[in-house]
Amino acid sequence: MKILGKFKKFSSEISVPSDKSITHRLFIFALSTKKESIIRNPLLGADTLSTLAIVEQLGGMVKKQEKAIIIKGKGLRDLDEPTDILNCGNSGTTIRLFSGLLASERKGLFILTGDNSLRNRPMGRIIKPLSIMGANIFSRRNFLAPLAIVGNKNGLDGINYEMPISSAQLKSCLILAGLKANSDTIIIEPFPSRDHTELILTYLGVNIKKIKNSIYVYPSEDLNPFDLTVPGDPSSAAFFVVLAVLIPGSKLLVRDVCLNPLRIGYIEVLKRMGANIKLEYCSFNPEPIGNIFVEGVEKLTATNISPEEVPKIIDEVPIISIAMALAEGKSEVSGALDLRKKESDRINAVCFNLRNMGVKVVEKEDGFLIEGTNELKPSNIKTFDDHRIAMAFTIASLLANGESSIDNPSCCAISFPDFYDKLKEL
Ligand SMILES: O=C(O)C1=C[C@@H](OP(=O)(O)O)[C@@H](O)[C@H](O)C1
Ligand SMILES: C=C(OP(=O)(O)O)C(=O)O
Repeated sequence: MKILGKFKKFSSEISVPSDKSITHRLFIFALSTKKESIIRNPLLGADTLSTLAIVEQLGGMVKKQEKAIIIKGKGLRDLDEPTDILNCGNSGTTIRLFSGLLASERKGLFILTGDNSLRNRPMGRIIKPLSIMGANIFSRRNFLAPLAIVGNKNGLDGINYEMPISSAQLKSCLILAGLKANSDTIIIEPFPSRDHTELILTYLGVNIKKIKNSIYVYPSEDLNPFDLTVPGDPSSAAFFVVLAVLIPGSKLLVRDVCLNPLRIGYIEVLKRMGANIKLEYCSFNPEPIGNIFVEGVEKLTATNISPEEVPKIIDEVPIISIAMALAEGKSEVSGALDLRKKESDRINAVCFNLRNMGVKVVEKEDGFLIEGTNELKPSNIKTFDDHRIAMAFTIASLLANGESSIDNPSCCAISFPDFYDKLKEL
C-alpha cells in the first residue's frame, strides 16, 4: 500500500476503537460468573476475538448483539474441558491471562498455543511462579508455547512473589490463579503497570488490595455479573494524538477514552516535549474516562524515558519514537528490554524503520538514542507483521516528504481494524 506524505493541517473530532486490555478482561471476568453479563461496546479486533472464542470453548455462552456481547459464564471454577486446543492467535494477553485461570483448575487438560509470533514470546515468566504455586504447566523447550496445563486436583497454593519485571499480563495471570488458590497471594511489582484487573475486580466486589507496589489477592467465590461499557483505547488514540501534535495549527478532539494514569504516560511524555494537550475527565468508575484535546505545535524538544516510566508507555514507544525523531535534540529510551519480546522486536523494528527515513538512531540493548531531524524521508515501511509498528510508521509516512509504501497494513486489525478509515475521517 502507498502512503502519501505531507499530511495537511486538520481540525477533527474522532472516537477510537474500544480498549483492548479492558475488553480481554471483561470477557474473562464474564466467564467467571454463573450469570449473564453485558459487555457494551467491546473491541472486536483479532486479539479480543481470540479471547472470546476461548471463553466459548471453556463453557461460556456468548450472544452477539449489535453493540454488545452478552456472556453467561461458568463461574470461577470447574470450567469445561475444551475438546480442542485453545488458539490465542497473536495475543500475549490471551495466553498469559488464561494460563493463570486454567492452571488453577482442579481437572482437565488445556493446550494453549498461537501464531508464529506468539510461539516465540517468553512464557517462563508465568510458568515459573505458576509452578511454584503447584501448577502442572508444561511448555516447549526454552519456555515457549504451546503450553499444556493439567488441572491439579489439590488446587494451587498462594504465593508471595516478587515479579522480576513489571508486566500487567504476568500480574493478572497470578491474580487470576490467586483467586482460586487455597491460600492468600501477594504479588510485588518493580514499577506499577496497568491495573485494569485490580480496578475492575474491586468494582465487582472482589477482595483485592493494593498497598504501594504490592497486590494482596484472597481466594474468591464466583464473580458477580456486570453490565459495563468499554471506553476508547488510549493506545489507539496515541497515533492520532501524535499526528495532531506534529502538524502546527492542527486541532483534534478524541472522545470517550480510558484515561487510566497507567495508560496515558505518553501524554505526560509529549507534554514534557512541549505538546499542547488537555484532558477532560467525564466519569470514573471503575476506570477514569474522558476526552483528549490536542493542538499542533511548531516544534517539540527531545526527552529521555527512564526505566520507571516504561510500563506506563509500553505500547506507545513506537509512536513516541516518531515524535522524538521530529523533535529538537537527542532523545533516549532506556529500560525497555521487554519491547524486544512483543509481537515483533520493537526496538529493532523502530530503529530499522527510522534509519530508512533518514533519522540518526543508535540501537541499545534496552532502548535507543534518536537524534531529532526536521524532515522524514519517504521509505518502504517494514511492519514485521506488528500492528503497533504498522500504525506508528503509517503516521511517520504521512509526515514524510513524499510517498512511502508499507508491506502489511492489514496487521492493524489486531487492535484497530478500521485504522485506515479513521485516518480518512481526519
Ligand atoms: O495486560 C495487558 O492487557 C497488556 C499488558 C502489556 O504487556 P506486558 O504485561 O507483557 O508488559 C501490553 O504490552 C499489552 O499490550 C497489553
Ligand atoms: C503487546 C501487545 O499485546 P499482547 O501482548 O497482548 O500481544 C500490544 O497490543 O501491543
